[in-house]
Amino acid sequence: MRNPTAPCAVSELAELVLPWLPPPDLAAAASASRALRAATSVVTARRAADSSRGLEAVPVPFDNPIDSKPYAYFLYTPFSLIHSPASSTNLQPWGCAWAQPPGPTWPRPHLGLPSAGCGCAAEECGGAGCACADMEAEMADALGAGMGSLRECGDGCACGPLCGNRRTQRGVTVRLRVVRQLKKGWGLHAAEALHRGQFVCEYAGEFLTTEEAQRRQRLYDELASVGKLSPALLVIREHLPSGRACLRVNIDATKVGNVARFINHSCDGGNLQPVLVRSSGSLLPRLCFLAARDIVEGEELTFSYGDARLRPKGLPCFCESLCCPGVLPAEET
Ligand SMILES: C[S@@+](CC[C@H](N)C(=O)[O-])C[C@H]1O[C@@H](n2cnc3c(N)ncnc32)[C@H](O)[C@@H]1O
Repeated sequence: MRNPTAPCAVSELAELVLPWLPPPDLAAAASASRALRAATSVVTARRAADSSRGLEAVPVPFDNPIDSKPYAYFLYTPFSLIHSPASSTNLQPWGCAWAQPPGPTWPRPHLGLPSAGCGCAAEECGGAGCACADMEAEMADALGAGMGSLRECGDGCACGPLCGNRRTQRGVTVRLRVVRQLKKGWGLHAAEALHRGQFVCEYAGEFLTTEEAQRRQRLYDELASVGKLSPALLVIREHLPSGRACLRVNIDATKVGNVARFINHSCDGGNLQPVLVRSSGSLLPRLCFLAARDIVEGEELTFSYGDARLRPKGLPCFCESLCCPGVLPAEET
């Protein structure tokens, strides 16, 4: 029988256990022995190499030219989940030497109606006869001022996941990078040139009830005001032409989210266009980001979190746009 204290047994065990640990526990493990210190630094390097944990088609690395923080810790989901107490307490391995990506940790939630989609013949979705979309007209609309909207095929359709009218449903496929900045914390940057209208990413996180969103918002405001948290709770309101709100969707990517949780605010609207995407057969719309204009490699990706309401306790905004009032928009829950 092999001696479990031999260095090779330690590193095999470390490979099984360390990727499950959050940063404080990983740091504690590192101080236990020289072998564990070496194993934790390997896990840390792998975490920094891909914020998406292998759950996206392309890795999204962290890049920190500012300080020694190697990565930001959160649970990764490529698509939004219905909040349940279990979903926020789940652990998720990150930093293993898997040859294959692990696949999403949670099953994709069924958010829809039994059937309400198109029955197009293969590869004809999105065309003139498709019940789900008129992509050209919608693209023009999606890139206009304010929140755009798009329709795509979905679970209620006969077509499969490779259908051409599901371009926001394949996760991140463009090269991105999460870069640490002096004043704004981490931010999402383009690591390749993007063209106007190109799909960048979805804003994935936990769908919350308004009651839960309000509870968390109060807690996050408190923690953010003393610099202990960078919250990523987004409230989307869709308005009727009368101006009255008709739909409110709360997505919290603070603890469980995807790369979009790193997108910072810009008072001038930024270079990303938020678009509400409705998929046939799905009750809840998804918030996706398209490039609002051509974007060069290295540019930070930003959008407007909303109108900045000047209030004494508002956090300072460092977007540096000419119209910036110096205060971040605050969510009115
Ligand atoms: C969705 S997170 C964005 C990622 C965040 N920078 C991080 O390090 O995780 C939103 C938080 O980022 C910071 N932030 C975003 N835009 C900012 C801006 N223009 N100026 C200052 N801080 C900003 C604020 O702390 C805000 O609560």
